[in-house]
Amino acid sequence: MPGSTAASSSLSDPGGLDTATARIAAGAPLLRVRGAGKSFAGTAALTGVDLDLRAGEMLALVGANGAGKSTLVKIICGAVMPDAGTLEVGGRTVHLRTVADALAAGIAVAHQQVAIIRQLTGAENIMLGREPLHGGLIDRRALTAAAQELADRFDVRIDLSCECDTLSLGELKILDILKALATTPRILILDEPTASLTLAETQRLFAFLADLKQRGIGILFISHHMNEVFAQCDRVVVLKDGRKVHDGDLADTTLPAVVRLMVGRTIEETDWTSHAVIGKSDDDVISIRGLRIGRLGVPDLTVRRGEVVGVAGVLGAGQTELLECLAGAARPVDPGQVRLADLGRLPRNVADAVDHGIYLVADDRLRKAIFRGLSVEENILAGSLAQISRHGFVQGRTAMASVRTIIERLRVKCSGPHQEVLQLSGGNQQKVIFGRWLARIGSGATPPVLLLDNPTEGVDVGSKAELYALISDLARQGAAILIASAEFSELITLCDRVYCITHSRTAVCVPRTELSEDRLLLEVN
Ligand SMILES: Nc1ncnc2c1ncn2[C@@H]1O[C@H](COP(=O)(O)OP(=O)(O)OP(=O)(O)O)[C@@H](O)[C@H]1O
Repeated sequence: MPGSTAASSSLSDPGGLDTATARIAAGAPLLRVRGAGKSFAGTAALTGVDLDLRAGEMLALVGANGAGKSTLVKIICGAVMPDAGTLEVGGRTVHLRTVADALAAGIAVAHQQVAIIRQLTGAENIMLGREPLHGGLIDRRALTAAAQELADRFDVRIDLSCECDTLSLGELKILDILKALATTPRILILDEPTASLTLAETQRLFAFLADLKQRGIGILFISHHMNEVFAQCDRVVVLKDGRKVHDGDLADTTLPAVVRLMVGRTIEETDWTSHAVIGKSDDDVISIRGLRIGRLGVPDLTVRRGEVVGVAGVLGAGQTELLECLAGAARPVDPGQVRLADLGRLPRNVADAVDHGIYLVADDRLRKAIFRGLSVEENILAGSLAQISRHGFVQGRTAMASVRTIIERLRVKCSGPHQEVLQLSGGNQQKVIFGRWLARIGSGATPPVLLLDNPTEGVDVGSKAELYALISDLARQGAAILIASAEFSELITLCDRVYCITHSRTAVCVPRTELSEDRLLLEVN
């Protein structure tokens, strides 16, 4: 059973290359990038970038949205051909023309957007392309055992026999990382791996990465979570507008200094913690009683105008389903008694919700929110076409003025309103989704109900502070906001209170004065 032997031996030693790595450690870096450059349609995304990754280190790659991080990652993993520059792996020049070339060179990547086939099971995804064979056929038992062994090492409690379509985005992220690890890489690239993970999963991931470092694997870690970068990484490379502006040990720098290099200005601590406590009325805009969604009995909760209320839970606890249900995008098991905006019930569908001023910023933007193939302008205006049309025709000038305002206000980095949205970096796509509802809110009279599901996923620290200020402003103007976030610090910054949901017991509501990461972690487990 050659296939299964290979799989099990590699999984018992995910480093798998201790001797080779030790040899490399003595000399050249594991990965050396020199002069990497890439332009898209004449616009430079990356210019002359050098980077060294050593065996057994975790190197952070940081930069504002659109700085060029993902482009560099795609070059290193053979997904994008550079216009300029060279790559060396273990002291040898390589020419990576495909992702398979990179895998053969020992480079594995878990991208910002998960590469999971949703019709396959978790085990099948993890072992994709490395299926153990028996008599020329896939040995299912060996495949399941190999995937489970890897999951156990990482303490992953996801049911690997389920089709991935039923899993949450955070769970899919974990599977994607396991899939990369199953290739026994010596260079592991993680592009925003913790973006939709909660604190507990994040802590488990870092424990596992520490183990991989011990085995001599080099890890390139891309993140907008600066606290994680400073707590976990050894060195940092900062990109700004496609160029490297800093490369050094993290011990020799500070968090504010790195942020200043990234976004070109200081982000004040107050930007993160200022919270609107004015503007509240006694008017319940969201009122939920006895609602059941899947396995989740939703806690009885209310949100008044001017309030920002949070929902916290472990991965897959039902936060996403709750918000989608309130936005008309999913049906409950039992509708209970729900009052939403001026509706005495749940919306019938998304159009019904939008008609009544209920707007969802969905998680998993590529699947649920972005209109692929359409421009930035079209994506922004998709929620407010009726408002900017007269006699069935879009008012071109009004529309363009609205789009330009949104682009400027949210600092969307794009070549212009007509650029295709998929050509934008991940964080900028997220801002466009936000902008869609801002455009709609701008043309309406009644304050909206905003349902935000991981709304700042992939957004850089500077833009995040701006989005927080915007959310607080909207609340101050009377919006009722319900937000679910895997980032507890986000809930602590924004919320008046947070409902912590679990499947096993009644939800606990934590008031603002008692909010802390430790408390939320305790309540959701
Ligand atoms: N296929 C493409 N066509 C045109 N422009 C592109 C393409 N891919 C990337 N770009 C541009 O290259 C620049 C760098 O994008 P990249 O995705 O590398 O940024 P990033 O640092 O990863 O950002 P984020 O933090 O938002 O993920 C952006 O301005 C982006 O619009």
